Amino acid sequence: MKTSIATVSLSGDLSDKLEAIAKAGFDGVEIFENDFLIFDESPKEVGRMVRDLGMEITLFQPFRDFEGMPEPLRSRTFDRAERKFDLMQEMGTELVLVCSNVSPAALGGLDRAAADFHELGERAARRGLRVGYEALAWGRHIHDHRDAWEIVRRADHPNIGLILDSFHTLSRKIDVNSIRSIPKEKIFIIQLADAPLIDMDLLYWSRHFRNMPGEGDLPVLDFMKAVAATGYDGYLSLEIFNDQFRGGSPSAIAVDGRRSLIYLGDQVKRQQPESALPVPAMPPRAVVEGIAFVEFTADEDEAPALEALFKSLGFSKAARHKSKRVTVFRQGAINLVINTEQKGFASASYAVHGTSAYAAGLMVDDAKAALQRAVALGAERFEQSLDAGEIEMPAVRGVGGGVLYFLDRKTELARIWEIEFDAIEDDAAPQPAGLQSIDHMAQTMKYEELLTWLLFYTSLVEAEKTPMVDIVDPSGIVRSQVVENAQGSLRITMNGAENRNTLAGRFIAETFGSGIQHLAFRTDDIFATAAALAANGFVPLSISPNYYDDLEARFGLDAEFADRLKANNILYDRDDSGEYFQLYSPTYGEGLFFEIVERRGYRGYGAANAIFRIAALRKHLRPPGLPRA
Ligand SMILES: O=C(O)c1ccc(O)c(O)c1
Ligand SMILES: [Mg+2]
Repeated sequence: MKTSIATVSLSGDLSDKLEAIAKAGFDGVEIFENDFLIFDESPKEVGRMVRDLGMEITLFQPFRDFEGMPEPLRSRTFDRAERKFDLMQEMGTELVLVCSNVSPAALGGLDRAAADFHELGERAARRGLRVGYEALAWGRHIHDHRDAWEIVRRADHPNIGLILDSFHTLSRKIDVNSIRSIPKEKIFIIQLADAPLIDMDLLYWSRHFRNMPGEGDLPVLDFMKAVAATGYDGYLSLEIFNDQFRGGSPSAIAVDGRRSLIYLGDQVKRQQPESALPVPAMPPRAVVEGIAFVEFTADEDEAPALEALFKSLGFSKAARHKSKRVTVFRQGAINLVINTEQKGFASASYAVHGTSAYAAGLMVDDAKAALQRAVALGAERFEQSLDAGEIEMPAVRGVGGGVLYFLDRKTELARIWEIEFDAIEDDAAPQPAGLQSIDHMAQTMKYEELLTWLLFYTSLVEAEKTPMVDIVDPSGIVRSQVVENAQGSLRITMNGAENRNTLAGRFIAETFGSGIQHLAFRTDDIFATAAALAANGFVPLSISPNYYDDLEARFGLDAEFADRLKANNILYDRDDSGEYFQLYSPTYGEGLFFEIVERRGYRGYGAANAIFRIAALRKHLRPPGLPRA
């Protein structure tokens, strides 16, 4: 599969962009005219730069306001085209994109436009160039690829073809099946972009909110399947106008872009195996059975406080690593690991982020296959030297530079706790609190990173993203989006902080980066759990009494039940799917905390309660400006 991306998709000057694009593994690049115009090197030099990086220029674009012009504008348009043809020949690219005319001067008429394209085709052919026509969703007369195709068909010239851009077709909800009957040799290139569903002016939506296929809400896969049905086997080229990407890291955005194309190709191939699209073979998305463990890094001084917190939550010390300072705390199917090694990655993470949950392990159907897929999607493999007797656990780098491990039940990874650890009897074991599994893992990151990690997880494991929810923190908005599988055995909530004053923003600022901010454990009986926790000396996060008054009124709860919730500081939510109960710990250290949930059919995450628990959690943060305790 040949991949390309338009320079307009990334931030930086042309040479920064080209370098990031090549490094991410793209085969080609669309030169967006403005990126060239503001660059000081000659067209020839730009062409050389691209080829030196091992890529080709797939397209030069855009050429605007061409077809259907009355004289004398028409002649001037052809002169302008000849100038651009000169430039393309110097640069060494043979394809130019003409987007549909938006000029008020443009005259309509398919035949008039076709005649103009026929003449342009003649001129292009003389120089060995080709012209692709794209219908802009807001074109004056042409804003539908079906009309653009009709013009190309009538132009009847081998050097004139069609360019399909998923955004223009999907933003207008045009039936993608209309693509299936277009002869593949008349499709000169495919441009791809997704976008979040926002009701706004098409041009503004397109120029500011496009994102990578799979990051938004448009049916880009359906579009691509229709394209593949034509037998198209050429370039897939990203053209992403996005304000955030323009200001982001060009290399990170380029990596996301290539991942999005590989994942898209993979889905097409799986759903339409007969398609000619040459897609690299890779294992399917991993099926996740659950979060097998979460590992914390701490130093010897801080570990006892963390251990005490785990114990108050009903976790017992269960195993000690045979050669490392690593201890496992267990309750139900939950394994919490504390690593106080002075060397290796845990120690390096501690040096940068302090006490933090720096790694997690997913129990998948096939750990090796999961790693293979992750690497095929451009994830960064994580490896660390092994001591004698240790087994290699496949892993990649995840959110905030942390580690995501893969385990499975069909290899010795299933017995990691027996192979690498010695079981221990905990003499001071607390009363178990009925916590059974990790319900969800919450990762906090900057808002700009949300799309990256959504795509990371959804392309790697069998899980889907849910719509974005705005969480109101007294100090600002935090955007929250969930990746979850159908079984509910994997739920990752991601919170994107827009400023550093929110609870989420503070966490990032104080721990020097993104990471796991909280873990939610599942119980089948929240009230029994609350009682067991109290017996262990656990002090829950205290919730304002005003919350319970409102709750009682909002849901028409009976007073006794509301009092019971209040007495235990349990938050409550209810919707069509069922009932939800939440109990929180205060924040630990720089904003890390724990949650206990009971789901009675409920599928959500208690978004309505977020404002209340955030306000309560914030009271436990040290005031800004004070040094660390
Ligand atoms: O927004 C635009 O003008 C524009 C230009 C060229 C394209 O290929 C496109 O999809 C949009
Ligand atoms: Mg386009």
